[in-house]
Amino acid sequence: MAGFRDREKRHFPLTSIQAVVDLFSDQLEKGDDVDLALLSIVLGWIENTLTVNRSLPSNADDSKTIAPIFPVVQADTIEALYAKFTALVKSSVDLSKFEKGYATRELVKKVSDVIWGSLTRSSYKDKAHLQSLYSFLNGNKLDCFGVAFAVVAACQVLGFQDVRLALSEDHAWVVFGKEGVETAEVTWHGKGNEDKRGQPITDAVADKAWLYLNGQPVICTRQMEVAAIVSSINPAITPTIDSVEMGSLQQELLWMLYNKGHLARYPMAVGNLGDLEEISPLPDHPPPIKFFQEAIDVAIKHYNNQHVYPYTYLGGFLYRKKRYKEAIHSWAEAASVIKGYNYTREDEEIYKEFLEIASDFIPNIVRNCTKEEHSADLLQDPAVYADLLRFYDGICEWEEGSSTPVLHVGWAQYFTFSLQRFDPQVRFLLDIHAENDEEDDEEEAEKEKEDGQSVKEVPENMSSRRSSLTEKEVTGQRTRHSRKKSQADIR
Ligand SMILES: CC1(C)CN=C(N2CCN(c3ncnc4sc(C(F)(F)C(F)(F)F)cc34)CC2)S1
Repeated sequence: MAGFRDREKRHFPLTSIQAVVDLFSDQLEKGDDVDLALLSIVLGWIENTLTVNRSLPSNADDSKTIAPIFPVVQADTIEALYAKFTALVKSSVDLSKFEKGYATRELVKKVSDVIWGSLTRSSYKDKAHLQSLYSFLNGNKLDCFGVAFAVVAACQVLGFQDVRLALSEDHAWVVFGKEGVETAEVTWHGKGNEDKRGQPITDAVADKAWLYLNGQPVICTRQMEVAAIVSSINPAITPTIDSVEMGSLQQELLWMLYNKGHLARYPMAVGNLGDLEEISPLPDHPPPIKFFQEAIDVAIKHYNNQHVYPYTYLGGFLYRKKRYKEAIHSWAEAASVIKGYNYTREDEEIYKEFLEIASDFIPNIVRNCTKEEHSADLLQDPAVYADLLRFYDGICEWEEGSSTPVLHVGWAQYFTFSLQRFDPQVRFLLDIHAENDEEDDEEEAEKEKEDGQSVKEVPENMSSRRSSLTEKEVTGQRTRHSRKKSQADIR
């Protein structure tokens, strides 16, 4: 059962990262009774102590790290905050008005109103360190994720174990009810959008919508809700300085959750762990790339490959490692996911992601790859050129059928700048491929006519066929290409 009892108290005072990991590990063994409010208050208190108003010595600068200190977390500090949260929730919701057992939409909306009504009116939405119940209790401030989490934690305090956190790549809501298939908005999203709190997320709203992952959101177990608050830890003291202790705590907690299998259906949390392992690799841990590849595998296996971030996590990592060909391949995969969506005004975050890739990362690669020995031939590589076309084509298809345009003239400048840097030899290869495909299709049609079978559909994603060509076929084309070249000169 929930509550600040001996099982919890005996971990205090928390004097080290390991002590916090032990508290979380013990709580996770309680299964669905893991106390969300307690853990969020503990993380929020530590984060606030280590990052907010941290009086930096005047000589502090980016190069010097401040001597590590771990703030001792006293039981009575946490207990007082915990009592404040449970008292607020229990006094604001008259349970006699609601059926025992499963939550109803009215109950969820009422709890959302209680959290919402406690927030300060002042506009603070995109500040840092506003994701935890500590921020809610100590400053009446929460970000949009924090509101959704607080609703779930409050429902747990009220005894509604069926209310669970649902997560997309840029929004959070709740599922509830006997089958866990009822949905409700409980927080706001973005800037200048009316909140839709209390409304269900219908198929009409979710279909082809990135904000709802086309009906493939992460539906959290209690343990995944713990992973969500650990992922939402923000170690930043300033935009350029991170608390080493807070980063280590996040990494140790994510690693413990990973080892217990609680990230098995949570691609972004696996990606977060990969980022942390890249920043500070822990002894005998797998290489960061393993986590990014695993996040992709999870998205393919459990979410019908509808998530974009696993590919941009991997693409960003490969870019930082100057593995440019592989980075461009990952970004082409990301675009192949987004092309299945219709762009709307609430998709700014993913728009900015693709714009940065097209306007910054890819131009930097094609500008500088000749300096990088291991990708000097990038501009002669047909597979890279094909991936680049797939990247741009995915973004174009994303726009098609959308209520809001994606592309503006700047995009065309980025596209043409990058494509023009490729060797003409590579670009003519495309013609050869096209000609080859036509000949293949004619031969196939001939053969199938003789066999009396229907003509095989051309594969939806042509580039998969291109990448399936063997080296021999490509070189074969190259000889055919030389014949083509004479025609090209005429053009
Ligand atoms: C490849 C990237 C640009 C690097 N970091 C990325 N993150 C960092 C962590 N992150 C997340 N990591 C774990 N869980 C969640 S749930 C969530 C959200 F749905 F947007 C919410 F809840 F509204 F905030 C976000 C998010 C958001 C995406 S994407």
